[in-house]
Amino acid sequence: MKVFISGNIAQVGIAQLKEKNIEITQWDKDRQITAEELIEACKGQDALVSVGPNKIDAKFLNAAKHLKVIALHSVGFDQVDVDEAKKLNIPVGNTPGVLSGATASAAFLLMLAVSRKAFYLHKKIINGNWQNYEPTPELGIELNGKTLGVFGLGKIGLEMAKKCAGAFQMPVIYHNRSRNEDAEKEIDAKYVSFEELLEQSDVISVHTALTDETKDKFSIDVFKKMKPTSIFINTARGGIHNEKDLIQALEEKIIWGAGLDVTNPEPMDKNNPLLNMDNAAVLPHIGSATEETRDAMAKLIAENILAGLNGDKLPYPIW
Ligand SMILES: NC(=O)C1=CN([C@@H]2O[C@H](COP(=O)(O)OP(=O)(O)OC[C@H]3O[C@@H](n4cnc5c(N)ncnc54)[C@H](O)[C@@H]3O)[C@@H](O)[C@H]2O)C=CC1
Ligand SMILES: O=C(O)C(=O)CO
Repeated sequence: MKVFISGNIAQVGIAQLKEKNIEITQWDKDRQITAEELIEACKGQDALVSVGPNKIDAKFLNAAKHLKVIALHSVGFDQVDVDEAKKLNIPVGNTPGVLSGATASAAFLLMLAVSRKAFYLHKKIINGNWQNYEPTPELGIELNGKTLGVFGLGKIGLEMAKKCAGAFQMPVIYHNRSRNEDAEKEIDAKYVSFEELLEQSDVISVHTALTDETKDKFSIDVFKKMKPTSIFINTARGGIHNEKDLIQALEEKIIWGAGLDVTNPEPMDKNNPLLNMDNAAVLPHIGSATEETRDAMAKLIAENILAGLNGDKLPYPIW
């Protein structure tokens, strides 16, 4: 059996596949594979490990309908045309759960960094602009006791809520399409409407998938309903906030600050104004990028691939 891997995954997953005598071909160029190259690379392969934002759309799926399984190196699957995969009977799997802690840590990191303007002040040192100790330099805001509003209380949202409640005694409110009663058994979290989430939160952290419903959900009208002292955090997908509107909201102090691990497009242009604002912090989509998490993701990928090649039900299917 042959598997094409369109990027880098942890060795532990590769070893699991090689143990079963699977022949592996890996994309080894220092850039993202293009759509055409991906189609070409999948010719003669039995399975694909899709790393990064490759579009697994109708065009790709129809050109690669011989694949027995596709394993994503992500939990998010907004890049996949699930209906087409179902129609062509190509099983697609993802990596749920194992990356929730790491991604929530990235959201927590951004929340803290924004609340103390850490990225901006770090740049001031690098640029030689740290003059002396001042009692009132650019002041941050306290997080202790402030209200966390989770948009999308699923696996990662729940981990973020636990961290904020534990570290800063932050009361947690959340909005989902419907109540998450399982999560409410684990933490004290109050379900509110989207409007209430905007009005009551001191920090809003986004943890939904990118869908037609959530695309551009955070636009200028929404930012205007948030508190002027509030912080917006997005570690889910860049498409969930409207970037132009976010820049306006930060420039006009409609909200206090924003922290992003995800942007639209990715990579972000190095001249993007968000990179030089005192009230913004941006990371290059590193939510799940810890050694432990990447190992765990690679193991789930190998399990999905082995099951699919065997004609078994995937252990971590998206359909
Ligand atoms: N920055 C990064 O590196 C990473 C980003 N992610 C992103 O985080 C997302 C969430 O991952 P998980 O927590 O594992 O997923 P999950 O499925 O456990 O949680 C998503 C939650 O959002 C809710 N939701 C979905 N649509 C909604 C809507 N229209 N309005 C309100 N709530 C809605 C769902 O009910 C669910 O509770 C992924 O889809 C992915 O895009 C995931 C891992 C790493
Ligand atoms: O899992 C995801 O959805 C990511 O964005 C990267 O881990």
